[in-house]
Amino acid sequence: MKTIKSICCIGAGYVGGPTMSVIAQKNPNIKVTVVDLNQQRIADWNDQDLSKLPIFEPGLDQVVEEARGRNLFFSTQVDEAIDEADMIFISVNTPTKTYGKGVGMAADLKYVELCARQIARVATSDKIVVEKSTLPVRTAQAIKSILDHTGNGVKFQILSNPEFLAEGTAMTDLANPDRVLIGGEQTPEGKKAIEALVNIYGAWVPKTQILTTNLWSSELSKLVANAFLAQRVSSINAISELCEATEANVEEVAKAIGMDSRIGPKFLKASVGFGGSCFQKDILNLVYISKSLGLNEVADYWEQVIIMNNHQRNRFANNIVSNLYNTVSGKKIAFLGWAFKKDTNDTRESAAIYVADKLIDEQAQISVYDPKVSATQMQSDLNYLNTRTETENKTYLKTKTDPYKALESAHAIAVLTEWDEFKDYDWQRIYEAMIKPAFVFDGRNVLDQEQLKAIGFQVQSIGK
Ligand SMILES: NC(=O)c1ccc[n+]([C@@H]2O[C@H](COP(=O)([O-])OP(=O)(O)OC[C@H]3O[C@@H](n4cnc5c(N)ncnc54)[C@H](O)[C@@H]3O)[C@@H](O)[C@H]2O)c1
Ligand SMILES: O=c1ccn([C@@H]2O[C@H](COP(=O)(O)OP(=O)(O)O[C@H]3O[C@H](CO)[C@@H](O)[C@H](O)[C@H]3O)[C@@H](O)[C@H]2O)c(=O)[nH]1
Repeated sequence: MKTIKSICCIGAGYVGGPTMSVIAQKNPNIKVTVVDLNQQRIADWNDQDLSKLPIFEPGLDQVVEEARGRNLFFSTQVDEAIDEADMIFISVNTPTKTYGKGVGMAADLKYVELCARQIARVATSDKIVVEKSTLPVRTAQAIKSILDHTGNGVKFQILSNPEFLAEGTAMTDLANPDRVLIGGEQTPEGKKAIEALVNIYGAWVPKTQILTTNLWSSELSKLVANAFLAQRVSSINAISELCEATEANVEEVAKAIGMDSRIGPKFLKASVGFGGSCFQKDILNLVYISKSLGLNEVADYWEQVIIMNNHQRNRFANNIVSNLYNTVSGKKIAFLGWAFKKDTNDTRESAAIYVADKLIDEQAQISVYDPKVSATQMQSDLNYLNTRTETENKTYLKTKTDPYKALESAHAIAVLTEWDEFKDYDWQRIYEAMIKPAFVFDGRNVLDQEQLKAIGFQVQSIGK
């Protein structure tokens, strides 16, 4: 296998942008071109003002500044970048299907297939094609079938290299990954392709942390990792409800069980429910694959993780209504946070969207402050649910750029994202500006409950 001199990544999103920036930073001798059909996204990646990068990730701007224009390029010239590259990453979106067979469950692979067809059409020299997107197990077979039928003599090797970064910590996750997983064909050519990708990561990741497997184990491991992680959140959230009914404290329980080294302390934070573009989509995909294979018990087992998450979101919204004397009609409920977690501007599947939707059904007026999410994004998230007209959503959901304005004259505050800054607000000032009794529903257990109670707030947390 010749040395890799040029990489193309199709898809300049939350994964393609940061991963390629780090690959370029650590491999200054390799030219890395990230391409996308979305012209605005590419223009934003190329903006000289680094605060305009299309995604917010702490530390991303420095890496882009270091590598962009040196060996990192963002472009809409997809064909040229494909043809020039020795290695092509497919990092396009794979959302849950919204139509046809598998609707609401299976992954929609149309964008991935389009990439494979485009590579097949354009390539004039041998390529290694790397699946970076999260894909159902055995997708490599379909990609291979498309690529192998071009009839132009070009040879392709397909690798699976799922991404495990979490948003908000993407740059540190990429710089110090727990492991890098590379799956490939167990043939001499397949092994050479694996070796080529191992060398790229080897520029900064210790070889002992680069795990190589067959294609199918690698594809499946990505879905399984997310299923296990989400299962922990649903497990602790299930226990949070039990805690509320028994005067146990979910944080004490989480600490007590997490000190068992077999369980471990991470990912045991009870919350209003997990969000993000991956957990729900990937578990639904796992459930769909299991059902398709006739493994109904396996499917039901994993589906319960989603059922519990939906329950936790509904429970949070219902609890607000019941505490506000069973009606929120015409009342102002202020949201702190809209993003699915702190330190990201991503709102996909954020619990805030579903809680807002449920409260608007009850005719509440929602006023939101999030340090990184725009008003347009919030409206579009709500409109996407198709519960009511866009005009109605606009009258019920207002966004403020000053948190104190968002909270002024509110009957209740709901914390939906765990942004650090919320802890440091002037809570006395907030209390004075609210309608009494002033309620706080902390969906992230981030605020100092005792301090708030001493001020006069009625405070409800998760699992306490
Ligand atoms: N977001 C995460 O934290 C994360 C982490 C690990 C894995 N993943 C997986 O990575 C994949 C990408 O996720 P994302 O969050 O980066 O998605 P994203 O929507 O942010 O980015 C995907 C990009 O691909 C572009 N695109 C789609 N089809 C294209 C085509 N034919 N040619 C050129 N560009 C095209 C889109 O315009 C978009 O900008 C998904 O499979 C996801 O499950 C995501
Ligand atoms: O103890 C916890 C941990 C997380 N969450 C919530 O779970 C969601 C997901 O959080 P996290 O996993 O940190 O962020 P993601 O960016 O969605 O990352 C997940 O999904 C990515 C996409 O596949 C994977 O690459 C990552 O490894 C995996 O952690 C968020 O809403 C969190 O608030 C909790 O409620 N409690």
